[in-house]
Amino acid sequence: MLQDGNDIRLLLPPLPSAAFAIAMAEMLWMSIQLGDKHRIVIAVLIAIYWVPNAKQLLSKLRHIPTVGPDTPLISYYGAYKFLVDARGIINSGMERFPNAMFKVADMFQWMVVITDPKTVDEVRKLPDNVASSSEANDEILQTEFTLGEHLSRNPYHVPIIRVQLTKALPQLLPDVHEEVVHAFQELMPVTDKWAKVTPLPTMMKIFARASNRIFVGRPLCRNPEFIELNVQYSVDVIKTGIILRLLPRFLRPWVKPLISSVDNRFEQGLKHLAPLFAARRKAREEKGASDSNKPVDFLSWLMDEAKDEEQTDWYLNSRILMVNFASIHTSSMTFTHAFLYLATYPEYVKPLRDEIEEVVRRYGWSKDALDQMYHVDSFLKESQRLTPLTNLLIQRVLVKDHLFSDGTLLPKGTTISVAAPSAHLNGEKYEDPLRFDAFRYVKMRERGDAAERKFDMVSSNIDSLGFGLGRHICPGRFFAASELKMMLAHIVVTYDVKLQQEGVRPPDLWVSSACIPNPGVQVLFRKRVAA
Ligand code: HEM
Repeated sequence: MLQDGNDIRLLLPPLPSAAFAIAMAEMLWMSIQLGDKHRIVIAVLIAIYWVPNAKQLLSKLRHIPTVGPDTPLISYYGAYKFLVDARGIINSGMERFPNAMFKVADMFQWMVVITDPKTVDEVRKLPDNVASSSEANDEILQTEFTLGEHLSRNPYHVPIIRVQLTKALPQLLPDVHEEVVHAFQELMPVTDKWAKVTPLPTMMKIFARASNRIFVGRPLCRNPEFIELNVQYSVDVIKTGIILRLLPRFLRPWVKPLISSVDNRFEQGLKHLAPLFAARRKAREEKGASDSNKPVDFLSWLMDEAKDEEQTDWYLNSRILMVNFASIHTSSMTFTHAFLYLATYPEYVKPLRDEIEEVVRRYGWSKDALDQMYHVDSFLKESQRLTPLTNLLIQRVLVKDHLFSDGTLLPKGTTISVAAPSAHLNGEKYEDPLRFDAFRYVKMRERGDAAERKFDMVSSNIDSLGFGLGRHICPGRFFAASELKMMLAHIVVTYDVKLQQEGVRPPDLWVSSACIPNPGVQVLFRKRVAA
């Protein structure tokens, strides 16, 4: 952690987690319910603490152009504008300062936004001892008080997700398919008459179940209390992080127990998971840790790799909750965007069905089948291009002064981030970039080398940033893409779907830089009628 005095992070980062948007919406609602007197007292306390720091530290970024006001108190108005219209502010920065860096104020800090592809590529290559992802996450999530700093100190779960989970996908995906079918039967039962579903909360539950099938297995993955706890845990972590960041550091340990449900959720997690840990330990003692019949899941791999204190219930519990934190909101938001596109553009259903039925006939519901679903993949990637989790990706904190090759010097402590629209809506890379063209990547692939997989959803590059880039690129993207494809394919062959107002995609909700699929919209579905 950087010390307060050296820290130029002041006012709100575009939180990389999708749960941020939901937490923020809940908090705005809470603040509306507070009386005026309470709001004023809170605002004055925050201002007294932050403004002197803001003034001193802003001076170090004077050479970076600002979008919005940059005098300390008035910059809070800029921060408010960023909360309600970050998209407009980022677009305005891109227009006014093409291919250059600019800074924006959010509630906690100044953020330097990068748009030039060459600089993005430079950021991609920066080592952790120059641009730190964990510094950024620790600050945003206040990990010391929420998820626990051991996760960034010893991220041994990352190679497990990137290597072991990805390698086991051919073996695991039939189980994920079974779970997906089971969850849909329960949450969107097939009927002849049109029925309604509110997509976002439903998809969260389905992803939580399907993912936990391979994190902890059955029966826990179907336990409604365990599922709800994991959905809520992320929101609680983010809410706690936001509130604590507003306070001086010395107050945070005192305030946390008063405002946060994270510890309660942690205990609930332990209540569900401790008996499972005990049973797994017993089986490993009896049959040996390398027993070839032991469950193939994330918990088994954790237990294989955990050393010392990491083998205890507390630490195992925290890794399981963390992997849920990383998966559920990210996947369900990404998927819900695509689901809304599907309901908006029925013309894509027939070619998708043709492709899915053909490959499932040949390969069953398997990894091989998913690998051949180019149209399904392209549909999801196109949806992610237009509606990524957030408009500011690849957030890092500079842990030393850094001179970029364009001659810009950024001081230690600066938070940097890449503007997703500068890549995803680049007219030189994408024809008619604002249009949803579901099979865009199939066409791009056909124009290039057909054997190339560089247009697949999992393939990140400077034109395609949905899963981040560089050494901290999402290690779960292979699993996530498989789950998303499986779910989209299942919906397409099982249901007809449409919007109440046919053909009009409901507007997304932007909270700060996060893009949330319209939370109020309902989608109509029924048993598939057409061929
Ligand atoms: C559609 C779903 C998902 C999206 C859009 C997504 C997106 C991202 C993004 C943007 C990052 C930050 C990358 C960077 O800073 O360069 C990230 C990191 C991460 N993701 Fe995902 N993610 C998804 C699903 C998952 C799943 C299912 C898992 C686990 C199984 C996972 C585990 C992680 C972890 C552990 C990190 C931190 C990696 C590190 O710090 O080195 N994600 N993800």
